[in-house]
Amino acid sequence: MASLEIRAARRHFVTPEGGRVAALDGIDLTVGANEFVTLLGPSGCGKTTLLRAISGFEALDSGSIRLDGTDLAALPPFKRPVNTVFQSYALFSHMSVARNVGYALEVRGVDRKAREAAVESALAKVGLTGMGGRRPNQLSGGQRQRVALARSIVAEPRLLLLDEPLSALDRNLRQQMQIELKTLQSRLGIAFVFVTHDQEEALTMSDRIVVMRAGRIEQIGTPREIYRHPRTRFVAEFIGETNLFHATVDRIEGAQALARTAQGVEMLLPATGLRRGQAVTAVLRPADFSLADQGIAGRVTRAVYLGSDLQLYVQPDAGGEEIRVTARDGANAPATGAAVHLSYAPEAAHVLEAA
Ligand SMILES: Nc1ncnc2c1ncn2[C@@H]1O[C@H](COP(=O)(O)OP(=O)(O)OP(=O)(O)O)[C@@H](O)[C@H]1O
Repeated sequence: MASLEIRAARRHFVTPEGGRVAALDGIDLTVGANEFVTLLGPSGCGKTTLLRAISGFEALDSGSIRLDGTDLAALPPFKRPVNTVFQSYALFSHMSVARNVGYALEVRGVDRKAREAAVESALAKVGLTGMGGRRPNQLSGGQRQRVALARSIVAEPRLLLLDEPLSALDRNLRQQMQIELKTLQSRLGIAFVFVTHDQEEALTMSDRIVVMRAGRIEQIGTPREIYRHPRTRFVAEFIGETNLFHATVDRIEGAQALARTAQGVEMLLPATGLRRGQAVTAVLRPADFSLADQGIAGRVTRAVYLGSDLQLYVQPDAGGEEIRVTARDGANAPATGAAVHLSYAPEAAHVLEAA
């Protein structure tokens, strides 16, 4: 069951300097009726513009946005069954929590009884039962964020847009709210479109991640697909820590290809789709490597303590870029200056489609 369908959406801006920016440069995206989709990308890639186009605060130059089959273009923002949660949740400080949550219904003239029931139900959904009588300044940061959420769901939107709603919270609270948001979304059974810069947040919460770059979609996939099978170098480098190896295929042996970097580091890669002489870029994550008796020979230039793990920076003896490796900390963990060998399972190496 499709919910949100965005087709060939374009929107440009003329900058004060007289330039032209394609904030949305042909976006096609379908979000399922009960799906949690995250827009992820660097500053300026068009995430906010896309949210504003969906909520109706920005018009498209061309293309269409449909919700459950209805074209939204003709509907002003307040008539769209869509609501937005912002980072600055801007609660009215002189009103009680309950009145904050019910305010949109009050403005629409919903009668008091129905309003109270809706407010109570919304507060229950975000775990704030019994807090309706408080003022916002009598709540913690996390509770205020929940009030903002309750306010955004009280009118039962079919789609909730979330524009970096957690970025003002400290790390622990943020992680707790990530789980709560995901739970709330499945419980409500509506679509969430979530915007973040934070790749870890995107990996944790999303059913699918949309990686954007300069007004275009670079890749759409589940968190695992995006992390394990990035299509491009941009996606590989944007999501998680990455080691990239530029190599040329020397020979194919059964399911494996033997490739060599310009410096002569030998790499084993999955042979699928590869041929002899081909230039490839392979992605290996820091946790794909293990310290072994043989493999890529190098020297530890830096060992960074991370708690139970160590991040090692290993300079291959053959030359080329340092390799980042995650190793368990412990008595045998190598220190700076140690000579090591790195091995990895060839099937863990992912060859990028597009160079
Ligand atoms: N009103 C405007 N006038 C001119 N340019 C604009 C306007 N709004 C956005 N832009 C430009 O459009 C591009 C996309 O902006 P947008 O705010 O959608 O990016 P974003 O991905 O949300 O960035 P951030 O993560 O920093 O919030 C940027 O280059 C921005 O400078």
